[in-house]
Amino acid sequence: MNIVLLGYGKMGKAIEPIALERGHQIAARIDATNRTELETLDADSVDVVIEFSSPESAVENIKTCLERGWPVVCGTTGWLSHRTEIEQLCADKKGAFFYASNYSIGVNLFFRLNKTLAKFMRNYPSYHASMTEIHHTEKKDAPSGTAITLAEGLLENLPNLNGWVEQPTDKQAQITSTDAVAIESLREGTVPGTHIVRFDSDVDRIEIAHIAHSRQGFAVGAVVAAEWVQGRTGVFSMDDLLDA
Ligand SMILES: NC(=O)C1=CN([C@@H]2O[C@H](COP(=O)(O)OP(=O)(O)OC[C@H]3O[C@@H](n4cnc5c(N)ncnc54)[C@H](OP(=O)(O)O)[C@@H]3O)[C@@H](O)[C@H]2O)C=CC1
Ligand SMILES: O=C(O)C1=N[C@H](C(=O)O)C[C@H](O)C1
Repeated sequence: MNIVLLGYGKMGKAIEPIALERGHQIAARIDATNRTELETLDADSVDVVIEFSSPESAVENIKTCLERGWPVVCGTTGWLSHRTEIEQLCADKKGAFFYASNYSIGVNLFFRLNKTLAKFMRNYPSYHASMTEIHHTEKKDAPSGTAITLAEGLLENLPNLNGWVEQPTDKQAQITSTDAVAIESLREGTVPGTHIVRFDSDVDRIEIAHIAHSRQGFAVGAVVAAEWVQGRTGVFSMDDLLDA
């Protein structure tokens, strides 16, 4: 495949060697400094665009690619208030759009474990769900996209919950509501991504965690998604890929 890396920061650079090892070519590497090149690329020379940029730039980037007829594998987080608009554009253009808040296989197994644990906890209202996510200090959005997906998995399966809230970092202002999942976002050093889901009662705690050791898992998953989306039209997620 001829791949455009749209966003050539930490993730674009982690994806490049994996794509090359798997026999693909990089048609272009686009960042904020050469973004206009995207408009000038020969449309037929691109098989797929892998988009890992920033919350502010993702929507325009995705629109440009769908307009140009290119399948998009997007990993950028923090733009999902525009999701319906993007999905409509994808349908109008009969294009392909693949989105995952997290491309790592381990995290996608963790998403399933999280839903299973939530189902178990449905009959135990004395346990209160909360989450912590920890990422590197350059991360722009909070809570992480992965934390929001985990919260959605809890909400789908625990009818007594009515939403999620950001946990203030000021420990004096602890969230005490039992009907919302509090998400604490910590930014520390170069942490690639840690997610913890816990259920606390007055007497104990049940906790599950996913700890990424590097960006390798995210990057491999994105390249596998780019391979999988070839020849398909529609809006896709990691569940489509894993269940195929
Ligand atoms: N779904 C998943 O599995 C994962 C998702 N992510 C998400 O991916 C995104 C990128 O992460 P990361 O690589 O760490 O971020 P970086 O900040 O390291 O890189 C962002 C890149 O996007 C570029 N960029 C900024 N604006 C534009 C634009 N208008 N057009 C094209 N490129 C642009 C930046 O260019 P410049 O340097 O010139 O500003 C830079 O190359 C984040 O939203 C992050 O949360 C991260 C890891 C895994
Ligand atoms: O910004 C990051 O680094 C990451 N972002 C994604 C998210 O917001 O969930 C995925 C991963 O945790 C790394």
